[in-house]
Amino acid sequence: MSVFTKVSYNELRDFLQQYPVGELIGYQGIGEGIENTNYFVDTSDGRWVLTLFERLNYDDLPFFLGLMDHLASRGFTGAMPARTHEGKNLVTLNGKPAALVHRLTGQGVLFPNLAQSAAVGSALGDLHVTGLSYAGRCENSRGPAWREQTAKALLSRVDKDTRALIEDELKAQSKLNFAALPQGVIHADLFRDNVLFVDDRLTGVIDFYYACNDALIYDLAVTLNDWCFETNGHPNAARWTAMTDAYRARREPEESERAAWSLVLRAAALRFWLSRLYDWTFPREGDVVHVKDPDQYRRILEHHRNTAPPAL
Ligand SMILES: Nc1ncnc2c1ncn2[C@@H]1O[C@H](COP(=O)(O)OP(=O)(O)OP(=O)(O)O)[C@@H](O)[C@H]1O
Ligand SMILES: N[C@@H](CCO)C(=O)O
Repeated sequence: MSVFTKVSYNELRDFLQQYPVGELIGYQGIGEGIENTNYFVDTSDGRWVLTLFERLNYDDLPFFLGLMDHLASRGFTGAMPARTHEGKNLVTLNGKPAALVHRLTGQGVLFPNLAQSAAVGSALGDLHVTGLSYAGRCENSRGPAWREQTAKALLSRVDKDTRALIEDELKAQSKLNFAALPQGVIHADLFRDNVLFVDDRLTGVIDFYYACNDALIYDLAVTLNDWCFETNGHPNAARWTAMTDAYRARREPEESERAAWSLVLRAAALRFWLSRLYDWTFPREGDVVHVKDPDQYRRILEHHRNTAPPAL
């Protein structure tokens, strides 16, 4: 389903000539993922993932690929983009922007344990610290302007209670100034399907295509909301503690972040509730099976509105 652009054996063999990766042995379309076309590619010199970017703007891609390179070359467990003989990590294939990156081992986990939750907290802290020296700049494409615009599109399409909840939360969020919180490069989508593991060992962070400059603590909120809630909307206290403790061992939050914590968690829940509700309300053609449950994030938002979070 997620091979939107077909690449033939001969096209791929010719394409690979521009990289110092040896000869093509085999390749296979990857079924997961909904944004881009991805292939696993094996060559005589290694294992790779080829991504053809279907919706991202060509001009935004150097930020993401440069960030992956910056992190991986400093020991962060993420995929390193390959470079062509000419030194380029962004190329074109079949009319689409494309990149070849090193294939990481491991699989995503659906039901994380405490060791895995802690490993994700450490990796996020490492990403924030290592990202500070990255010179690239990119605005959050899912920031306040997107939030207002998306909510506006939804308000006339949802029921009265939902409208009241969205409006009230937008009002509360307008009081939170992200720019006043410590800034840096954030992943912004570090969900369970974007981290690979072999048993309890974290082997890779992938999918940096929402990465941007924004409030660091918002990234922890996005990550906790996915990893540390059950689908019924109840938090898992043990995973929450494991992840936050591991994060704090890498990067200690500041007083301003502690003070804003509850609203930041709500902002992170609202972002994914709105994006899912939007995809649900305005489905793209052929999207039906991929739309994720918006109510899961409504429940997380309602939880944060009703319950003070554990102190950071
Ligand atoms: N560097 C990598 N090493 C190993 N596997 C990878 C790598 N990059 C991607 N994958 C595999 O490809 C799948 C799809 O990748 P990804 O999550 O980036 O998809 P997408 O369509 O770009 O994004 P989205 O998850 O937002 O739909 C992943 O679930 C993973 O199995
Ligand atoms: N992680 C997002 C989808 C990809 O951005 C979600 O679960 O809604």
